[in-house]
Amino acid sequence: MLNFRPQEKTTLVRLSNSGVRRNGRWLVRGVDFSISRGEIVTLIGPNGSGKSTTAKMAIGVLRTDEGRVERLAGLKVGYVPQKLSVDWTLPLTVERLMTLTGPLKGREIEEALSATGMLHMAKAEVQHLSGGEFQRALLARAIARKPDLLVLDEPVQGVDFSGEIALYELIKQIRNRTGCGILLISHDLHIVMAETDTVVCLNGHVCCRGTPQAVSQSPEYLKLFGGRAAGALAVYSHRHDHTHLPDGRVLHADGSVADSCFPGDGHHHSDAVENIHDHDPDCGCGHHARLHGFEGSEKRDA
Ligand SMILES: Nc1ncnc2c1ncn2[C@@H]1O[C@H](COP(=O)(O)OP(=O)(O)OP(=O)(O)O)[C@@H](O)[C@H]1O
Repeated sequence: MLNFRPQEKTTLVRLSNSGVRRNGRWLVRGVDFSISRGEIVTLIGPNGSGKSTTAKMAIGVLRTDEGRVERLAGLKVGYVPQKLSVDWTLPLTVERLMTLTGPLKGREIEEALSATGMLHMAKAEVQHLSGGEFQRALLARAIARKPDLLVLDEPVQGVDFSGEIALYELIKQIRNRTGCGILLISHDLHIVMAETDTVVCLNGHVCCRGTPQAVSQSPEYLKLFGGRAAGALAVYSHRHDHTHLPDGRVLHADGSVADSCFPGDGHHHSDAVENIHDHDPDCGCGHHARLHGFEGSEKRDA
């Protein structure tokens, strides 16, 4: 459900010919792009191409040595960094993680954990969380203060295929519900969110930029990632046919509630359609995602 007014195209951040230089070397240079309210911009590029540096420059964590970065006055940023320096030998609950860097009201914690499906794990120890749960906890922490801009540096690291799709779905839901802008970083070309408005491909500079479809076919992108990359870069479409309830049970689209779900249990769209899986049909994920290469007919399920 779209709760924000999509006509509000306020620019949150604009980078113009921006660059960062350290120890006599340009880490990134000549970066131009902007992020508006309700927009999802994805930075892609190989390791060391300057994605994190660009994101840090966008939110003011790093000072620019060239060009300009303009931010909306009073811009509130929620940032999930690529690495967290947490002492894992100390006990830390999900609830406590939420307030490590600043106070939050109980209601704000509850709302954020609920929005990311983590409310039932509020008292769980962070070091025992699965990769997907940990990323959701970090996401909850980032959205708790209701940011205008959410910056997610590799939010699907350590998450398996079905978890990755579920996380992208959650990120899309957060954008739809709050209308925040999202800057997403990924070096993984396997999946790019179908809802990404703009992909900026970096390699120390902006190599190419546009819709995911346009970027995947641009000569600069193909040169950087090789000919096979166009086939590897895919958008996902997702028939969201079940919801995980806070108590761990599953609510199917047909209204039934079960302790677990699996393909072929008679509650999923794909149970009636052959060959819908793009991955191991015994995976048990029940998400039934389908990948579409850009050269094929692209299809998006809302
Ligand atoms: N503070 C710094 N001082 C000097 N060099 C730096 C600094 N921060 C990053 N670099 C270098 O800048 C380059 C870009 O780093 P950055 O982390 O932005 O890349 P990335 O595209 O996010 O990489 P990855 O996909 O591996 O996370 C790298 O060569 C890195 O070693």
